[in-house]
Amino acid sequence: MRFAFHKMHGLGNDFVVIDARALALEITPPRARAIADRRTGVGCDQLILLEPSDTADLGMRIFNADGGEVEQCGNALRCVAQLTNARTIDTAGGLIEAAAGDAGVSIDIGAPRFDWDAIPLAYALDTASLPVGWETLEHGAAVNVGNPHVIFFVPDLAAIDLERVGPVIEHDPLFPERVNVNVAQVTGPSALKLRVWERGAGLTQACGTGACATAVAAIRRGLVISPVTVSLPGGDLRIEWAPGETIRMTGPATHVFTGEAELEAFG
Ligand SMILES: N[C@@H](CCC[C@H](N)C(=O)O)C(=O)O
Repeated sequence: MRFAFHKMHGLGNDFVVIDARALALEITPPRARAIADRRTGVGCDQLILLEPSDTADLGMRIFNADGGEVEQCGNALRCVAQLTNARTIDTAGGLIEAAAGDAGVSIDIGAPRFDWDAIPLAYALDTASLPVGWETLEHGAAVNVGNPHVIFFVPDLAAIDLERVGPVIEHDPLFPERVNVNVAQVTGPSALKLRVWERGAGLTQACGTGACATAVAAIRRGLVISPVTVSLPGGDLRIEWAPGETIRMTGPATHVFTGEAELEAFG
């Protein structure tokens, strides 16, 4: 079976987007992994599958490069909103509202959750400041923005070997569904620098949900004031949030090319 796909990215976090609203396309975890493979497949951080939805303009499923299906992807939401003009998008992480504007695509990603069992953690701990540490990374904050994140604030981002410590934290038994690992440095009253080790994808150029979770954790600690500019290796996102409200993320979405492939080539 032949299918068309769009190669897109949000600040370098790249996607293969398949619009399967009118296709009977079965994506299994091994197939998703094969499509995402940069040597033998199309190559991407996440495979995004668009499906019909009863409750929104469309449904969006997300597969990490390791083939695992997950709940939310901030950068892909902006790409899909731009590609399809959808204003409501149904994901496993929540019903999302999108709007196009002069500064890029804005996404209302919903309200953050802080309860230990909503992250989820394996057992009850204070999610505002976890009393556990990994090497120099201590007092992390845990936030769920549709998917699970842990955030560490450090004085010098460049001093952290995230490629080494990221997978250790991702797979720590404290996080039964694994976790996205964010390391951030405050650079101004409303500015942060951020690097993310993504669950199931490793180091990426940018993580939209990571930027949301990190800005929320920093605002909660009184480290910055909303709106926050989060600078990732791939560029900047603007995040707005106040306690009790939903999170708004604004940033670019880029279409790279449209291609075609044979589904059976991926198992
Ligand atoms: N790149 C994404 C997040 C993708 C999913 C994440 N790796 C997870 O496993 O939760 C983003 O832009 O938010």
